[in-house]
Amino acid sequence: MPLEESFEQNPLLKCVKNILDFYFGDVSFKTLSAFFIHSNTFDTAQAQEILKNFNLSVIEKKISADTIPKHFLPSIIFDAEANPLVFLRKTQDKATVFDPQDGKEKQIDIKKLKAYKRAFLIFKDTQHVKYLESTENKAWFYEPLKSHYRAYIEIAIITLFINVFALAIPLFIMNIYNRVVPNQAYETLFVLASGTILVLIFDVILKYSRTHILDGISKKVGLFWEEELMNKMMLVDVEFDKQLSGSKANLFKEIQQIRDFFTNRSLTQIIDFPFFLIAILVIYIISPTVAVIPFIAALLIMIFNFLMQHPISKLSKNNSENIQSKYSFIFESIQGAQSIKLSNAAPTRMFLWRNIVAFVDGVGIKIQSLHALSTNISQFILQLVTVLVVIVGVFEISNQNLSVGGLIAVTMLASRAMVPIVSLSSILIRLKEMGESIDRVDEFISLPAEDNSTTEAGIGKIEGKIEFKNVTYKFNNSKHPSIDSVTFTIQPGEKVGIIGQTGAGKTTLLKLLMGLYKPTSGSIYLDNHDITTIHPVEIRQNIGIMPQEPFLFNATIKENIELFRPISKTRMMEIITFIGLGDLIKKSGKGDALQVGERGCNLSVGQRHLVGLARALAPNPPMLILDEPTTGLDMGSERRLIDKLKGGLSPDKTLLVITHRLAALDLVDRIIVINDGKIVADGPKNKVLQALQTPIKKEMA
Ligand SMILES: Nc1ncnc2c1ncn2[C@@H]1O[C@H](COP(=O)(O)OP(=O)(O)OP(=O)(O)O)[C@@H](O)[C@H]1O
Repeated sequence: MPLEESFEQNPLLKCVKNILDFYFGDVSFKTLSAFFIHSNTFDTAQAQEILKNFNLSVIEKKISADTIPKHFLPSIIFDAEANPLVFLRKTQDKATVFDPQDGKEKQIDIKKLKAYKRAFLIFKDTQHVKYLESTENKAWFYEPLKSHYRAYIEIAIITLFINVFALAIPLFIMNIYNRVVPNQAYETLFVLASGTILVLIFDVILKYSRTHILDGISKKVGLFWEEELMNKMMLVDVEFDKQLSGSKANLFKEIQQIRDFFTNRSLTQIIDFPFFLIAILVIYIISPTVAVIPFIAALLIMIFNFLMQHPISKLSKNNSENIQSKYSFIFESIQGAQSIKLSNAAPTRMFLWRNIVAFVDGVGIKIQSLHALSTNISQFILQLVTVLVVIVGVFEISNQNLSVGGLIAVTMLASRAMVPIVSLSSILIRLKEMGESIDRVDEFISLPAEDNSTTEAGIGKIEGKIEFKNVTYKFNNSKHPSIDSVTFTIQPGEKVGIIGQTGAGKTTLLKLLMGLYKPTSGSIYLDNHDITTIHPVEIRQNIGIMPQEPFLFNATIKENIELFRPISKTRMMEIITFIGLGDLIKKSGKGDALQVGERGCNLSVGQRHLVGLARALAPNPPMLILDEPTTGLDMGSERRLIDKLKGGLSPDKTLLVITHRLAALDLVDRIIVINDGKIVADGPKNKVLQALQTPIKKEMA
């Protein structure tokens, strides 16, 4: 069948359409056919061409599909026979894909994606292409570990000695029974005893040194990991930051678990594993027949433990996901405690809590009982080994293949050799848990950070000209742009009000200007510099911003205003008086050392906003953006603040005021009206307000 007739059935084209539907809503095959070069084949080059025609960037990459990070989805992936799938979403162990064969979305085991080794990574925003380079295989985890390679060599040497020293007691006792007791050789006894005691002293010293070295590595590496995580929490590109706060906080617990792995017994148990081989070898030298018993027992325990691993690790994976949800629930409940109380929602919340706890505990208990079963059976085999070694040893003695001293030594060695084998189950579980913790931290750490790789530092102080040229911005999870083809210019020193209905796009506009979001298309200029070329730090140095909901830290008013950039006492008092908080700090008796409480809970909503305003004013930036500056203020305080700002702001400061309140518009001479992401009016204040007519004025008042 010629492709022209069957092209709607082409799997790759169906995948392309699925991707376009994701970004643009429903894109018909008819539309696609306009871009389609009709021929008997439809190859990947043509697919890329179509995607590019829709302004999407496509990177073809050899990558195992199961390792594609979430923020590169949806992507088209290909198996060895070049069959395509659209990889839409993923969780820890499941992937949602669009299968072009039946045109349906389905969930598959994430491991199945391993068969897909090639991908088209597709981006709407060309900026994101750069992030591709930054997703390199858990470098944050391995790099600091690698830098301690000398310490590992020391640990390996120490471990070898510790393992050899562990042979001392059994061999000492063997010699006592075989040589000292029959010959009453007391001199030999004291020489052997002194040597053994010396070995034991060295053993203590070496074990202590090994723990000390491990602690040192764990401390340094742990600090590095925590710092990496904290740094990413601060700098993650807001467009990709979708995790709930509780889950993010839990990541620090995961780091602690990874770190503990290096200090607690698990790691020493792993590195003591070779002792099993050394001990078996020594038993073999003393009695080859006896050596068979611990060897076979070890094999049985290992097989048994490997069989138990599957159910245990499956449960433990579920468990850690549940624990994350539990943390998010706790976090939200703490944050929203007042709203829960005021809406009488506590019983419902408690009901949900009991369900979560019952579920999480249920899975935990299942894991523990499987774990206990595995340990008990391993312990049983361990004791059986001792009994069997004695039985076989007795026959070996009677066959004159073994001495009494030799029997005692092999019995001791056999039970000691089995210790790392018996711990195998818990070691494997811990390793698995650690691997999962690393994956979860990695998922967050590999999110793109705010990109400044193409920016130039050194722009210095700007004058305050703002230019939006045909700027469109669409949230990833939304089908319609929140800012749609917006164009305007604000000259240095201009005072401009931005008004519009709830959800019109005002705050989004502001975030674009601050460089928190990158335009989907179009450009933004500050003093004729494209803001994508200005370092984010310099953008923010030049723009003082008072957000709609300023975040107050649990610290003093002073610390909240200066936010870690100390300013002089005189300037601090000047600003505090200017914004109208002078009375508050005088009455408190604590001055600017007044504690504001968690999220500013010791202050009223209006006072919190004023602290936010003071924070914006403190560095005296050339541009000021105020998002609802008079929220929470009574009419008198609002008037006073507006009058002060009017008189106090220098004429060359560019001012942007986003507001729903008519009074705040006193600060501006020009108004831009936004509706549904588009500019619907822009001009001198009086003209725009007149044009908007009475209904809107009333709405705003
Ligand atoms: N993180 C987000 N993800 C998806 N859509 C969002 C997100 N943030 C905002 N939006 C949407 O973008 C649109 C513009 O929101 P924005 O916050 O800019 O409105 P606004 O004009 O500031 O409203 P308000 O006056 O209520 O503060 C809204 O429709 C909102 O639902």
